[in-house]
Amino acid sequence: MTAIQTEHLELHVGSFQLHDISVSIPAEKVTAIVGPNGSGKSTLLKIITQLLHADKGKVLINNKPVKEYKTIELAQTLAMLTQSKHSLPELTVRELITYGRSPYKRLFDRITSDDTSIIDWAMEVTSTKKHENRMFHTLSGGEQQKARIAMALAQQTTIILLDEPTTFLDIAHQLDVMEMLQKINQEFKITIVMVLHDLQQAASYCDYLIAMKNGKVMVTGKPNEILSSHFLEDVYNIEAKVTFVDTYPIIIPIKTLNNNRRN
Ligand SMILES: Nc1ncnc2c1ncn2[C@@H]1O[C@H](COP(=O)(O)OP(=O)(O)OP(=O)(O)O)[C@@H](O)[C@H]1O
Repeated sequence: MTAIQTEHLELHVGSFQLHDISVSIPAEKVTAIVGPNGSGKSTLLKIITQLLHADKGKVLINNKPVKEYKTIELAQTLAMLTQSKHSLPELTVRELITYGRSPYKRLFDRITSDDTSIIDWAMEVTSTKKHENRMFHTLSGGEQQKARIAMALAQQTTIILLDEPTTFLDIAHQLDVMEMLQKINQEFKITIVMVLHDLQQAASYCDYLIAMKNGKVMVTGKPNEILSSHFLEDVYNIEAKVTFVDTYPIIIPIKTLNNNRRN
């Protein structure tokens, strides 16, 4: 089953070009989009969620062209968490999570008991209930990320997309967030798609990888099938050793290769 499919996407922004992006993102799995800075990962997420519009090509969500979705219907199907540095709302945690219910409400509609149950459920899954009355901006980075994930859960979508959900978090909080996303995927069958920089975490928590470079898709597949020293050379221009413990790849970076080849 495919949750998201892109067909021959092209986009020019400034001097950057996204070339012929055709990918199939599996439903009910965890997928990471990886690749060097500036390779077009966030741009691809934004095209999928219609925050940006491609010059050419097509996006299908659950086999239906995204352009045929009404705005509300799309917001009931996929939730997007952009990079956390972009939003520090002046809201309590409960108020923030309540925003997740917006696609189901008209202006001035009251919060129903069903909404309250869903908000409470989202807080329970993400262990954020203890902070519900605190101002969002007073939470630590890790606590903020969990509250944002709770807001996405309250949106009750089948797909959640996240742009670098672990950036700015210490290693323990990174793992905490990754474990939470994995649990959300496994327990509620929600398709998770995220941009990640940490390949080790991508290998550990994701079922499927999409690797991009210079606006192109270089390779896609299961982490243990595609992560290799060749992959690190081709995608990142670095020399690295990749060894396996069972099916789990361990990456040891050694040095950068010729910088001229980076672009
Ligand atoms: N509005 C814009 N105008 C000009 N260039 C843009 C614009 N938006 C994005 N770009 C450029 O497009 C390229 C891809 O950006 P994008 O944010 O998709 O990369 P990324 O792979 O997510 O990078 P990172 O890992 O650093 O977040 C970058 O070179 C960026 O500067």
